[in-house]
Amino acid sequence: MTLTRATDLASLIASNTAKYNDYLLKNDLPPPSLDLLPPEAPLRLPDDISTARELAIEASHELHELLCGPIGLIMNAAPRSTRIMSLHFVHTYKVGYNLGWGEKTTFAQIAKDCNLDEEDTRRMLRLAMTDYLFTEPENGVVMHSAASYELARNPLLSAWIGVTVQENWSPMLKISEAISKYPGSEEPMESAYAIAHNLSEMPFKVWERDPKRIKQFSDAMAFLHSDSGFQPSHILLGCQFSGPDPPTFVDIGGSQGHVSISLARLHPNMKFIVQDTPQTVALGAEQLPEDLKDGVTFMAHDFWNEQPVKDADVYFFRCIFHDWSDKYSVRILRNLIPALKKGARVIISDVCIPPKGVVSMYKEHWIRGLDVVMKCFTNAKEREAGDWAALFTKADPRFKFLGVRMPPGSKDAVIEAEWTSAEDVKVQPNGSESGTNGSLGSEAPILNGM
Ligand SMILES: C[S@@+](CC[C@H](N)C(=O)[O-])C[C@H]1O[C@@H](n2cnc3c(N)ncnc32)[C@H](O)[C@@H]1O
Repeated sequence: MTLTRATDLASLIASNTAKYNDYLLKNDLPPPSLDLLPPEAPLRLPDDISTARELAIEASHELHELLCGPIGLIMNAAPRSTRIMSLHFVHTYKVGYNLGWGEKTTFAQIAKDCNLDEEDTRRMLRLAMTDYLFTEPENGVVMHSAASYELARNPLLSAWIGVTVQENWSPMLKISEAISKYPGSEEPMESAYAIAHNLSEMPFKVWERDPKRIKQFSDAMAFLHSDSGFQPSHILLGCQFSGPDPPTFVDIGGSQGHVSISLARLHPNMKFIVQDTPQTVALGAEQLPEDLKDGVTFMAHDFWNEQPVKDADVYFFRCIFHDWSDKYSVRILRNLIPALKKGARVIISDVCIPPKGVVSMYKEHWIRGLDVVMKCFTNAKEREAGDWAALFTKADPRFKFLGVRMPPGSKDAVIEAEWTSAEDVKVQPNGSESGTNGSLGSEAPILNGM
């Protein structure tokens, strides 16, 4: 056999799938299956097994495209996009949300329950079945597949899909119109989302008047925390606090407090303050576990106004700056300044776009997709390491950029800066500023302080 890229990929898939499969067998875990009842909690795999699984996924993605060929991969675009249409249908009519695992129903019954035409229902569901959502064990009978059952039983996953199909999907069809009408815009009100949803004010303002939309969005953000790639345990790595009082951590735009709650369990000596819109913090406060009532508090705060919590040790932002263009992100950072004591950390947990060619096409596709989804949403963006450094400098040279680190297995990067006094910032002859580097822990730095 002559070795080619296709045969290399096939061997990579075989060896890495075998490694993953052997681990499952040795540990009495079920084999990969789209038919078996899925486990309640996602599987936490050791790093090497997780890497083997990822390599097999990446290689099978590339091999698939390679075998389809240049015309095939273009022709596949339309059929591939129908999965989102099926999810939209299932989510809109909550199809199967009351159907248990192993229970049977019929197209006719689903149509009746959803007040739909039976033929329409059959056609939509038979399409969904080709995407492994539901099965038809005998003619006209419908049962859950593992994927449709997950969607039905997990309200946070359902919220994530709700945001995808109800908020983010229609703007994708408007992005070409938006970039032609408003080239290079940094304005949220000129975005594809604003066009698609006919906005007359900022999206978060619109949602504030709609409790269902707010709940769906904050539940979707909570869903992220169940993904092992977004675990917050690495966020405070390398931080040392020396003051006599318990260190204070302000979680700005912290939604219902999922990150602060996880961190409060890991760092019981710290005080966490979660800030968000009044409706969102009310939801968070309602659900706060009793044993965390001393360590975690909620506060309504609009980050377009000056930060009211003075002299905290950490000001934290997770998935906030990717919602805003540089023009607005600089405003958010500047609103911190009156509150900052010397040495205060600004910690950001967000995507950092890697340099071209460093990660597989499969991973890059995911990151570039997020970047353009944020463009669609508010003319915002995901940033590269240099963009993060430049953002702090633009906000104020007294923010000493400490760098970006990528914790192993994490999808989010940790981006850090420290507030310094003016004298600490040495202006270089070329006009750039520099400061001394702080300790960032042991993880791989993408870009250190400049
Ligand atoms: C993408 S979510 C991130 C939520 C949270 N940090 C997380 O990672 O789960 C953006 C958050 O910003 C909040 N937000 C939007 N505008 C805000 C404002 N002006 N002031 C405070 N929070 C705001 C939203 O309510 C939402 O919870």
